[in-house]
Order: sequence, then C-alpha cells, then structure tokens
Amino acid sequence: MNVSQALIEMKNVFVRKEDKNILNNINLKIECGERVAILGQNGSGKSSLIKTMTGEYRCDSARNGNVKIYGKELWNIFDIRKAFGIVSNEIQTDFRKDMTAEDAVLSGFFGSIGTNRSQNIDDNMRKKADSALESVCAAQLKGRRLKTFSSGEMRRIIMARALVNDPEALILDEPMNSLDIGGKYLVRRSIEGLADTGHTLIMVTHDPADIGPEFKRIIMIKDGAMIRDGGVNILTNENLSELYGVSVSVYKINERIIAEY
Ligand SMILES: Nc1ncnc2c1ncn2[C@@H]1O[C@H](COP(=O)(O)OP(=O)(O)OP(=O)(O)O)[C@@H](O)[C@H]1O
Repeated sequence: MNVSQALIEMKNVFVRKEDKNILNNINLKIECGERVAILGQNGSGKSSLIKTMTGEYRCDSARNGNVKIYGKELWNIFDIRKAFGIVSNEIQTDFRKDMTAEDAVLSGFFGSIGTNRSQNIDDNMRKKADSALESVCAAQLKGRRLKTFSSGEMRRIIMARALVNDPEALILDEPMNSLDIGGKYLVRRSIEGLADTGHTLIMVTHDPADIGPEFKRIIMIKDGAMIRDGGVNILTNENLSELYGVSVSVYKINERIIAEY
C-alpha cells in the first residue's frame, strides 16, 4: 500500500440500482488523518456512498468512474480491512445475542459475525481485542453476553470490533442512531478518544448535532450528489435549509450545531 497517496479518491462516481442513479457524479478525496462528517437527510445516499468507498457497491464503469484506495483502483478484502473498520447498524443487528462481547470483537479479525472453532484465535488477537475494548471504555463488558447490553454498549462493542485490524479509518454509519442521552455521551467520548489517537474518521449522520468539534470537514449530500464540502462554517441556516428542504435555523451549544425547523 502506498500510504503517501490519499486514503480514498472517487472520480466521476455514479451508482445505479434498480434503474435509478443513487449516487450522481461524486468527486471526492479523503486524506489519512482527516475527520469527515457526511451529512444528509434520510435516503440522500449517505450509506450508498460508504458502500461504494468500501467496495460493496460498484460504480458505473460506463461513465469512466473510479474509486481508488491509497492510489490503487484494484483492491482485495485484506486491503479494505486494513483501510477501513466499519461500524453500522446493519452489522450490529446481524449479531447473535447469546455470544460474548469478546467473541463479537474477535470476529473482526475474520470479517465474520462471531467466531467459530475453525478460526485460529491466538493470544496476540486476544490482547488486541482487549485493547480495542479499552479504547472505547468497554473493557468491563468483555465477558458479558450481547443480549444483556444496551444499544449504546452494543455500539461500542461494534466499534471495538472495527478497531482490531488496526484500520487507518473508522467509518461510523449513524453511530448515534437510537441511543439515549447517556448512550450518545459515551459513544461521543469514544469517538473523541479515537480522534485523539490520530484515527481517520468518516462519520455519516442526518443530524448536525452529532458532529463534534473533532470533525473539521463536512460534506453535504442530497439526492445522491455532493452539494457542499467545507469546514464547520458551512452549517448555516441557508445551507441546511437547502439540504433538508425545509426552513432551518441553527444555534450553537457547547461547540455543537443544533438545527431546528
Ligand atoms: N441496493 C439498493 N437497491 C435499490 N435501491 C437502493 C439500494 N441501496 C440504496 N438504494 C436507494 O438509494 C437511496 C439512498 O439510500 P441510502 O441508504 O444510501 O440513503 P441514506 O442517506 O443512507 O439514508 P438513511 O439516512 O435513511 O439511512 C434510497 O432511495 C434507497 O432506497
């Protein structure tokens, strides 16, 4: 891998599903170490953008589009695991509730949902799983079964699972979704901690309040297209009204932007 290249570069990316363009001419470069929030309303194409970055969705080659990771257009599953750790609700809901947090985290080494006997789990992997759990303040949850967890605890287990391969970037798809205030607080602290340790962060959200001060770049996406790309200063009444299609007013509390209609 050539780490002097951008982590991800997308050029002329169109993605079609069921005769509909769900991504429209995405041109985007994300460098290692950036913290980027991708903001848009429900159905705007945020998750599709992530799935295209990580190879789950392919761009329309007829449009000469391409997605490069570290400057390479062709990559395999191991390149992807080294580049990205993914935290999403889709992954979270796939887990069997009777497995332990440790097994859920260890399964990140294999890209599987839980572990099985044919997988060789060594002491080094267990140590890495322990430190991943520590980095999201969840070391004490290691031996507990998933069915005993709140949504916020479960979200942090999935974050630890995403960290075990030491990925360059953590991709967080709606990490605050369905969490109560306490759960949001702990997930936010974990995200801040990951930013402090230098991880590249790419977070998808529909709510500007989720965007902490560690996110220096914001990309607004609407109808599958990027409509703005800039610093926190782009979170204005005008831009957010255009993004959500209703009149929006923004105000600030503790460095967070709250948007209300
Ligand atoms: N595999 C697919 N097949 C058909 N349509 C799809 C597929 N994936 C996404 N879409 C459509 O693309 C559009 C964007 O979906 P996407 O999930 O990317 O939006 P989103 O911004 O992440 O939404 P949300 O905030 O609700 O999760 C939606 O209209 C969705 O139905």
